[in-house]
Amino acid sequence: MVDRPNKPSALASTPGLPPQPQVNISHANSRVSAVLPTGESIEVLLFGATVTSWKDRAGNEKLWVSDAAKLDGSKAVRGGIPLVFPVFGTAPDHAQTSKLPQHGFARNSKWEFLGKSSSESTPSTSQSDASVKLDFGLSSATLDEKTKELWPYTFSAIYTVTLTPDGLRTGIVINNDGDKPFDCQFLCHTYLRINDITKVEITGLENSKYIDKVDGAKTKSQSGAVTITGETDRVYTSEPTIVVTEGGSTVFKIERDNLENVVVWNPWTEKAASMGDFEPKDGFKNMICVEAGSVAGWTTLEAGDAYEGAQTISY
Ligand SMILES: O=P(O)(O)OC[C@H]1O[C@@H](O)[C@H](O)[C@@H](O)[C@@H]1O
Repeated sequence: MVDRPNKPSALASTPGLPPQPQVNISHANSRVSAVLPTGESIEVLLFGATVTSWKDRAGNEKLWVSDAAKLDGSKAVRGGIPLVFPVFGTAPDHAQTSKLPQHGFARNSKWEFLGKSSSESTPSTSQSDASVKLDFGLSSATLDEKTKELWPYTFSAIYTVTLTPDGLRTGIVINNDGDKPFDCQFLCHTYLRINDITKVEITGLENSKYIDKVDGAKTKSQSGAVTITGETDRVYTSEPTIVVTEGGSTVFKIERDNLENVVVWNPWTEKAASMGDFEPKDGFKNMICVEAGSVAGWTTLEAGDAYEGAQTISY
């Protein structure tokens, strides 16, 4: 699809009635942005279909993006919501995905903007009902040749980003369009912006088992809320709702559909220092990755099968 600026339609009118504020959507420079009449906004880069900004109605950014993040397609974005597919991390022992780079190719591929649907405010509803849904597509047909060689399966995926005045929903449908089965993992690698990591608690993971990636991938049991006091990299299997609090107040609520795992990641000092695209170096104090996904095992999609999963983040 060729990028072209959409003419924004901020006001729509019905004869005899005052104009109603409408959702304002623009598609230019390889990104799509949308602003609701109530003021909430999002920005999605076609590279990786990465959500790079989500602001509340007061203009406060809800996602963390590194000051050194590459936004030119040369590297996966360090921040926002990169997508992990078809492998989480690397899987040297998994023949189908062993050749793929860390976290697969979805976050490094150019997605196509498939279009928008918005539920506009009308004279009979209020402007606070207006929302927008943006669809992005990726398929084996549009992958670069190198990636096709590394992962020779036939698939199509539609990623839907929905902004409402209450929150942000990101959901995927992955279809096996080929004639042989494939295994996959999927995850929304969400970088949440917070003010002070030392005041953050994550609840909803109490009594969950987790794999501790910074302690030899040992399986452990969580007791109480999760707090972050050093490098943290854990894969939980838990109930569908997670709450992030800061200083005792809820700052995010994450609900998951068909995404049984939650990865909690914070690089802390040394790991942040080792990442060239992580700036400022003490930025780990202002972010926490709470990543909804299906990554502890493999989802096998038989020919003709589809997988569907989504998260909804509110605050
Ligand atoms: O540096 P990357 O490839 O974006 O990955 C960042 C982190 O992503 C997390 O999801 C992984 O659990 C971590 O192990 C990893 O370090």
